[in-house]
Amino acid sequence: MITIDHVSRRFGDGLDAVVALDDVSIEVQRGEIFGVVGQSGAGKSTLLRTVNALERPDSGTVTVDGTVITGLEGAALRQARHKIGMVFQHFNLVGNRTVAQNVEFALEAVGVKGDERRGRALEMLDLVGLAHRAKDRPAQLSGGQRQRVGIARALASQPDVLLSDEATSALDPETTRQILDLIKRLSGELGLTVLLITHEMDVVKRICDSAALMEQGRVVEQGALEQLIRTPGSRVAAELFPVGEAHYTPGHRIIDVTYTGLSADRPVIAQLSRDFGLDVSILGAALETIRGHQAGRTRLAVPGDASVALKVIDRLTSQGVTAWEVHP
Ligand SMILES: Nc1ncnc2c1ncn2[C@@H]1O[C@H](COP(=O)(O)OP(=O)(O)OP(=O)(O)O)[C@@H](O)[C@H]1O
Repeated sequence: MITIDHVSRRFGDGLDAVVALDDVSIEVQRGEIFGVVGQSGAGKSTLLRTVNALERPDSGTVTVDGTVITGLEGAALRQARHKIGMVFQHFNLVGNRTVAQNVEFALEAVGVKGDERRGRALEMLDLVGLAHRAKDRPAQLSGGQRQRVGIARALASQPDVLLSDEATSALDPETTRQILDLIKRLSGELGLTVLLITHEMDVVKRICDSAALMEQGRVVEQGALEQLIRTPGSRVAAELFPVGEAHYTPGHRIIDVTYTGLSADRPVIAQLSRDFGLDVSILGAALETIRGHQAGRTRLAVPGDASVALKVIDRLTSQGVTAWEVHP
């Protein structure tokens, strides 16, 4: 649905040059919510701006729903952009227009006129639970309500794709959860493909099906969340489950155990100690709700050598959890 294929973008020349995107390839499936995470300056905004062609790559292509966006210009580009909605961190609403007029703005751009435009704007506001505030000005709304208007505006032209640029970064945790749940609900109801950028792992944890981690313009990890949290050494998973640093423990092997779904409820570690007569210590543990399901990670120190570690990992694996040795 969104294919970012070997995209590179450099700003400036010579010694001052910054490589904002360095051979980035990402595939976002239709109907999926895909999160791109990374620290400030990693290239997330540049990536998002490349998807709606506000930024042109130096090389590579972006294809949205079969259309090569990076190859379009003029009217064809404007038309393609209407199929891509965008929500912003600071909402970008027009202060001297009413809430309804802000949504109508997006419909004006696609040539919807008069009563139909007003009707559609109200429908969109109804979708985000704000039809009763249609005549208010943005300044009369809370941050969360303003973002709802931003979402209604982004969806007014019936796009297939929603891009979200840190949509919840300016909101408090409870409002963040409500906005994320709204995006998830709308994505399901409207069959929207969502590409979001964020620096908050909570966003990924709550709504993303897949994620990519960016660092200095490169994608250093990507995949379905279920797959990433079971991948030894995954940095996305390490951020999702903060069990701390692994330190060398003399005479012990360190093993990370990751549980998802049903296996999260089983007392596998207690059973391991009983079965093997091992004095297993727990060095760290994190239990999280990931996309509505319980998942957890426990870091164990197991007395013994590599062969004991292998035996323990085998046993844990046969019980349906994922386990691997961590080498500090
Ligand atoms: N128009 C520009 N001109 C020059 N450099 C730019 C431009 N846009 C971005 N950059 C640089 O490209 C790099 C990536 O920036 P980008 O804004 O994409 O990162 P980001 O991950 O979105 O960061 P943040 O979370 O702080 O917005 C940074 O070093 C930035 O300074």
